[in-house]
Amino acid sequence: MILEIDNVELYFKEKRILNGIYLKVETGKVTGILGSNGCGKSCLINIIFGELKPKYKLIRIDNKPILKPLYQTKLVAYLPQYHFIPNRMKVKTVFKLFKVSWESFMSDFESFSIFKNTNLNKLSGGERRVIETYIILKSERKIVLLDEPFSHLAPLNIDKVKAVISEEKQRKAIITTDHLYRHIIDTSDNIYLIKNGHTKLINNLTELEDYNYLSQGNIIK
Ligand SMILES: Nc1ncnc2c1ncn2[C@@H]1O[C@H](COP(=O)(O)OP(=O)(O)OP(=O)(O)O)[C@@H](O)[C@H]1O
Repeated sequence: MILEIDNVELYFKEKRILNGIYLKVETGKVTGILGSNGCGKSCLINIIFGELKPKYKLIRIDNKPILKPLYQTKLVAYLPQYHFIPNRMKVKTVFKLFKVSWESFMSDFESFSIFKNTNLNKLSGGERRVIETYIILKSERKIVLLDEPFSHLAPLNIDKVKAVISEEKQRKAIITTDHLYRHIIDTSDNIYLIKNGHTKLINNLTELEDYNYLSQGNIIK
């Protein structure tokens, strides 16, 4: 499957946030989006999901325009920045509801076994984020949108989530964004930078410095 999005124009009142966007995403690949605070990364992900309606947008799947919001199809799963599962739900219920195997979770995150009967609001922010990220990554959806999957996680859990991303991308198209840019670089097959409302496909990582996203010297030449 190839998902393309272009012709996006997003305004809030008179403030133009996005214009000149092109993104191509494929099954078997992770597409990373980078950009400074407020450049429009979350908005773009939300536009793809279909919740945020810009002035214009064109989304195509395998060259066919998609006219209804993607969230109304069974194609997409979205990890927003906020906690999206109700507080009072028990962890085991979450897995049942989202049809994700608890056993497979245990093989990757064994230390979470103690939380099976715990309500989500009794977990730490990072523990909860691991569960939410895992649920979204493992869902039976062909397109997965991950808004900041790494930001609240401890290093060991970041490595485990990265392993799940590599496994799941075999059968999914994954779009991800995070300020922990090294993890985005590690996991992504393609990287786009959003700058001044436009996307730029990054061919060489040093461009991240040239476009002033990173300060000079971050990327070893
Ligand atoms: N509902 C809204 N009303 C008005 N302005 C908004 C709204 N949502 C977002 N914005 C503005 O749109 C811009 C892009 O926001 P967005 O959340 O997409 O940025 P981002 O790149 O994800 O930033 P960050 O990395 O800081 O999370 C910001 O300037 C923000 O203030």
